[in-house]
Amino acid sequence: MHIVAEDLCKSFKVSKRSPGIANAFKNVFHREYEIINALDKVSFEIEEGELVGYIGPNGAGKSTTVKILSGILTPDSGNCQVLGKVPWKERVQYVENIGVVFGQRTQLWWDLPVIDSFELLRDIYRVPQNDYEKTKDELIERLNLGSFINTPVRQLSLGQKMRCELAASLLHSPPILFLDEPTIGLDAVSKIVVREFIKELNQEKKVTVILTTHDMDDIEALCSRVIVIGKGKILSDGSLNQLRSMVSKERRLIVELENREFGISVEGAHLIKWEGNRAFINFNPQTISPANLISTISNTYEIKDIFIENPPIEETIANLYGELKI
Ligand SMILES: Nc1ncnc2c1ncn2[C@@H]1O[C@H](COP(=O)(O)OP(=O)(O)OP(=O)(O)O)[C@@H](O)[C@H]1O
Repeated sequence: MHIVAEDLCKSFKVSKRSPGIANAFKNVFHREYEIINALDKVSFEIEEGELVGYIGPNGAGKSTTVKILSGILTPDSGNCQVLGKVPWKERVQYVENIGVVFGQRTQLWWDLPVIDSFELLRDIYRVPQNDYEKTKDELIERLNLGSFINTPVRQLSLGQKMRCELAASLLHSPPILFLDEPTIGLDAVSKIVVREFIKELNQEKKVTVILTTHDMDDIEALCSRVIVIGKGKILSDGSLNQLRSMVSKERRLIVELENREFGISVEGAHLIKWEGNRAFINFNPQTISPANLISTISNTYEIKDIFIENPPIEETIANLYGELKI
């Protein structure tokens, strides 16, 4: 097995702060603490070549998991092996096998031109010069870094910086990549570039990827498997369709009418919203077949366009978090 996490637990002791000036003084002399269970018996197994989404609301434990997997944090209990190594014990050899990108932090030297950071990383990872040149050129071309490779990192846009971060994490050609919120704050175009790159890396180079994100478009575009964590516990682990069916079996029909004056109503389906002349209707395919639904509507209304899709994944996930009360 490529990556195994077994009953990982991690808690943090944090000081409680009560609001108000009087309490601030009280806190100086008498600190009260609380224990936060960031991870509570987290287990999963990931095979070589998988691209797994790791999602959950704020504070669920995603970053803590990635930090343990990458050897930055030691769990209080539980086991973890990545390529047969315990990340926090054999850190020096271990990091040669992994690339890590934290969307809100940088591994690049802020004041140096990007290429200088790459060369420092080459030395840190002891990448042979020939391999380095080849990988670097490929990454520069693929991520389109050529025009700013000599620019200091602090002058780059967020999208340019993230593309450099991805390249930096891959200069030593690791077989495993951990990505913590790689598209956070990026503009739409950069998001697409980053997504396409991750997809190719996984499909062509067979790099195993674990991706934490709040962006459901990332998940939909990339992940065949999704692990959901909430309050430190794994809540579900399966395909995107399994996740959908956990929450709702509903599909969505979108009908564009010539005229919405008389509204729309069909037995066995319910109207969610209108956008202009487009009606968004949810239905359960086990109760009414899509063919019946479409023929009923087209016999009753004058329609311009009609199509079926899944309800947006954001809606599914929000419902899931709601149902699981996380
Ligand atoms: N170093 C730390 N000290 C104290 N508490 C921490 C520390 N790191 C994480 N926590 C707490 O542990 C819990 C899990 O945090 P974690 O960062 O893993 O969540 P997350 O799912 O990545 O959230 P987000 O999506 O907001 O980044 C949170 O309640 C967080 O406040």
